[in-house]
Amino acid sequence: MSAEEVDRKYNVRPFEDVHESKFKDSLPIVKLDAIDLSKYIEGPEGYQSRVELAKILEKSVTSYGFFNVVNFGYDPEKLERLRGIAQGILELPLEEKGKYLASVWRKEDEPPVTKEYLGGERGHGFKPKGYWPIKDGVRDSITHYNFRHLLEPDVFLRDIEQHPDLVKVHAQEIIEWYHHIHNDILHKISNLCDIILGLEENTIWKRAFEVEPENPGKSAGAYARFMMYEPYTAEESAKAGKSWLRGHSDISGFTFITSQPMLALQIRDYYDGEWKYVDHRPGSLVVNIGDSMEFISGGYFKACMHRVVEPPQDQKDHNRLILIYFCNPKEDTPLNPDEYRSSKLKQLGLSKSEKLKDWDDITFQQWNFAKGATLGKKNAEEEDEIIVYGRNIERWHHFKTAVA
Ligand SMILES: O=C(O)CCC(=O)C(=O)O
Ligand SMILES: [Fe+2]
Repeated sequence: MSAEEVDRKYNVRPFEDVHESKFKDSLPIVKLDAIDLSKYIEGPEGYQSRVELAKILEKSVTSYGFFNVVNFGYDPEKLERLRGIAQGILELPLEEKGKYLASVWRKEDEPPVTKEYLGGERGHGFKPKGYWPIKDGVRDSITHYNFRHLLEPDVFLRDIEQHPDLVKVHAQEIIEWYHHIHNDILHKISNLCDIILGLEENTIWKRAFEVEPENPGKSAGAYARFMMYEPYTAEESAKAGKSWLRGHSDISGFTFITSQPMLALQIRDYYDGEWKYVDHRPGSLVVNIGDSMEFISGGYFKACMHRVVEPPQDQKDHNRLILIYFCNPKEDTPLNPDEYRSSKLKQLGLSKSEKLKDWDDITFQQWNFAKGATLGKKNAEEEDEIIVYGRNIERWHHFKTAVA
């Protein structure tokens, strides 16, 4: 079948975003700072332009841990089209989804996760709705489809038979978007982080994120996800306390999310500990720091707690679609600031000999495994202070230590 025939069969059409909420002005909202990548100029002559952007970024990554990226050099029409394709994939009939499950139907029935068996959160394919228990018998209302190995197209395309037709016929478009995020947007952002930390540009990129095609196992372990949230019934909403996705920090280095107008993503304000909605900036990506970048920066950057909740009354009967990219560092990336010899962190006393005495020397692989074992096992909004390798599994402690 041609791509057009497959699209027709599965009713691929533009995803229609919900209208902005009329309650917006009366709700607690954070407007994130934006990094305008059209102002990022390469080469020695562009250095000052990058320093200016790094100044804006430093404020964001050391407080909210969230920022927007705008003018990131990708055709908006292509991205719109991809959102339509994502909607088509996530709407496939349940029996079709059943053939491409990342794991099983319910978390409780899942075999232990290993390096080879990645489970419903991380394996490629569908995590169906109702996989996670949320609260008081209510189960999640999120369908997601994970892609792995997009940075190694040969591997991805070799296994293409393991994906439904809609993924097969649109594989190139999916690969293209995620390559752009990784090799262009992420590369620039990680160079700006080098500038913030007083490192030579490309330090973080090479150590943590550069793709090594000749050495696939050593490449950055990023994975991509299409994600659709469907509304709860009134009864589910009452029981689950409006929680769609419990509070957490990401394991990743950085996470990239397509911005959309439904007020549902909330961050726990670093300054006052209150949950606030992330405002929608049209045409932007919402980017957040994950644990890995927090640790690489010795805790200077903040992997903020965030969650997804039911939106205001006038948006709540609508689906919410996002395209997300969890950019994990390479497995052997050290999550210890001392390894990077940052002048900035030295100045701040963020080293193992000063403020970080409790931190064990670990790699990304160790953290990924330790935290991965806790995923999907807690109730909505349960605050836990689990310490592993001298670090908190979730970043609930942030605002207690915040300096305004
Ligand atoms: O839906 C969102 O906007 C964020 C989802 C999220 O935080 C996650 O999947 O880690
Ligand atoms: Fe997240």
